[in-house]
Amino acid sequence: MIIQTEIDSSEERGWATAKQLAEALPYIQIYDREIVTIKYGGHAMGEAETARIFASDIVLLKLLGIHPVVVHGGGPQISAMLGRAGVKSTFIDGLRVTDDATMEIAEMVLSGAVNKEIANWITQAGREADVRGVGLSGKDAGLITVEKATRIKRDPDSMIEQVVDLGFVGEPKNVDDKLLRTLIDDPNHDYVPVIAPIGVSDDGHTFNINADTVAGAVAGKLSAKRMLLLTDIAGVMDENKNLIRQMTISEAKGLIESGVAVGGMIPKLETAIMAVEAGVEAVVILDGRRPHAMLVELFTEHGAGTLIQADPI
Ligand SMILES: Nc1ncnc2c1ncn2[C@@H]1O[C@H](COP(=O)(O)OP(=O)(O)O)[C@@H](O)[C@H]1O
Ligand SMILES: CC(=O)N[C@@H](CCC(=O)OP(=O)(O)O)C(=O)O
Repeated sequence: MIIQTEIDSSEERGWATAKQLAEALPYIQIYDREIVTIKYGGHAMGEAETARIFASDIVLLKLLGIHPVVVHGGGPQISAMLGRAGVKSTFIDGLRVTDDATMEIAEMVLSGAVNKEIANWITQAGREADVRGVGLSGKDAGLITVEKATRIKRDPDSMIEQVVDLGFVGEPKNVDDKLLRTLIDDPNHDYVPVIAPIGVSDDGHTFNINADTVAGAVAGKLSAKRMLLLTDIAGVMDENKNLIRQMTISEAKGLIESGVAVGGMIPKLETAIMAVEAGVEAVVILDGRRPHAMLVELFTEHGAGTLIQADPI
């Protein structure tokens, strides 16, 4: 038996949903046929339910006329597998020092497990409308060419600078967007590229790349309207641990130099700076563990997380 009060409250919810949808129209128009690059971090993946909601939201973006391009991480998942194999990992400025054994496992986890899983979640979530996730790594169709990354460390006492060798860690040198454009522009299919952060050097060797860095390089090459970095924290925090709602790229550089941003936040801010300099309109760092974080950011007035933009001219 369905009673009248149930009908009333469900009807009210229906009117509220319709109102919210109508209020989103200006934002839906802003992003119409624009590319939005989404970095889905290993920490943000979390629970199966959160991942399912992420995939459904990606399908929703595609059906609303946006072109989402997903770049994923998998740092915690690589660490867990390395732990099981008894291989120790060290990080320098948020980058995993990668020897042969580490590279083999990182590729297995990123390209083999995580990439295919995310592509499949999207395909499953988009079944009714035939939206399909397409899993790629930088090795497919020459998507990402890298050069070896290095870091310079200064000894605080002697001030002597030393080049630190990170092993098979790459910096993207070129993103070949031909395949991505073919997928995005296909008039008959709704494909969503899902990219694993693996690249190839000119001599054909496989390199591990920080996923934030890949997202920035891909967003820059595609002149994305937005790059969203989904992570495990509400956004960028200031020295008092308060959320910074907005900042310029100069302010982002300041946070790295002053040591307020450390560890995994360094590659995020570096990639945000590079992406904005390459023409991406804005980068947002936000908590991907919160259900529907991307929708709040893209389709509501206040947005979510920390927005990073160019300095005012
Ligand atoms: N100023 C800062 N504001 C916010 N987070 C920071 C800051 N400095 C360092 N972090 C750290 O960066 C982490 C996010 O980077 P990381 O763990 O690499 O995320 P992901 O796996 O999503 O790429 C946060 O959980 C936090 O511990
Ligand atoms: C060179 C380097 O550090 N590569 C990363 C690639 C994965 C990644 O970036 O994953 P998250 O975004 O989940 O941290 C790593 O080996 O962990």
